[in-house]
Amino acid sequence: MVEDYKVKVENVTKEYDLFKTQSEKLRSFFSLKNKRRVPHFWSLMGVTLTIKPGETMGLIGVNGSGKSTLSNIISGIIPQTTGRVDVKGDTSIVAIRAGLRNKLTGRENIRLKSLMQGMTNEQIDEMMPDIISFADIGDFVDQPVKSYSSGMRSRLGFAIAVHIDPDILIIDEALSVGDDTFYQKCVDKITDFKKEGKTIIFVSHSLKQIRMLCDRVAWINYGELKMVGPTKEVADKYHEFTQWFKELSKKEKKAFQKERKNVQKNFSIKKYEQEVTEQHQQENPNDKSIPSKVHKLFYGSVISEKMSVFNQILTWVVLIALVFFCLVNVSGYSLEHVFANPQLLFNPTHTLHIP
Ligand SMILES: Nc1ncnc2c1ncn2[C@@H]1O[C@H](COP(=O)(O)OP(=O)(O)OP(=O)(O)O)[C@@H](O)[C@H]1O
Repeated sequence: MVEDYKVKVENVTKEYDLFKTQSEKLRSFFSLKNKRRVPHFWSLMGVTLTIKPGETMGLIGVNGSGKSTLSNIISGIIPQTTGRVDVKGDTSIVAIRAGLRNKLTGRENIRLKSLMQGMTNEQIDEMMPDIISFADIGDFVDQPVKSYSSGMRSRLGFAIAVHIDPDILIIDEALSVGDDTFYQKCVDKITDFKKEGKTIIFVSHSLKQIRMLCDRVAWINYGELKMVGPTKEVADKYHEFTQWFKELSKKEKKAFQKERKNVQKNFSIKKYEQEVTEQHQQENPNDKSIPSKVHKLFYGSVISEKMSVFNQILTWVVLIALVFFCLVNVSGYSLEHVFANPQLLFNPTHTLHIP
């Protein structure tokens, strides 16, 4: 039987290198040493989740638990480090920190996002007044988005997202920054979307909003999927956890957070791959190809953000060749002469005379 889903993420991880400076990042890019001196952090440590067509899935979790990372991976803003992500249809994300180009005006953002969604200029011209009216940001629509307040960004983002009619709408904390009138307008629109059978991913810290809008909820806890299930069940458990956390002393809270973050820093992708392989082998003991299948599941659909050693060597070779040919050119000798006597490179045939 074919599984019916809109979004499926399998064993998804996300690693960030914590570079202190840009030069540190550049040096690591060209470094041939495999030793990992830069501290790194696993924002997601193997999340597997399926979202069905027409479902509103809530994502909850404390600050920094990985909700935005996951929703950004699903919407294609950032790539996963390992794992498979299958999204059936167009996504549109409304988030305070993503989705809009800061240097463009509101009106230009509307056009850009609509064009990216495959709309024609005529369709956009027709729809423009409706989007501007929904966003209700007045003359700011012709100002660069970098001058907007978080509420205004959210208004514009939401107005664009709902008007371009995506298959999957992703709302990341965007309702928490608007005023009451706008909030109600958004809730009404989300309810319409639900009635139309659209798929929605709703990220929020507000359990009230989650309980009101979501069919199921996934609780992301410090990079791991702690629980997924019917809204009431997961929301109640999460509430219990937040109450327990609130009652800890300041020192206990810090120790708990530090311990969780250490787990994220010390996560081993090799060990995790091994665990997933063993799990699959237990389910299918006669299948000898499990290790290669799991390896393909982990790395088959990801584009590495890091240069392989081969590519690094190739880059160095190209750079050295480029410098060499520049020197040959400047020296005034032919390539043949330079090969026969490399010292000629440092004794050019002529010198430059500045008039
Ligand atoms: N570009 C980045 N570089 C390094 N670390 C990052 C980066 N983006 C996110 N992180 C880290 O990944 C972790 C998860 O962040 P994310 O924004 O996904 O959490 P969140 O659950 O959405 O948090 P919040 O509720 O505060 O929005 C955090 O510890 C964050 O510091």
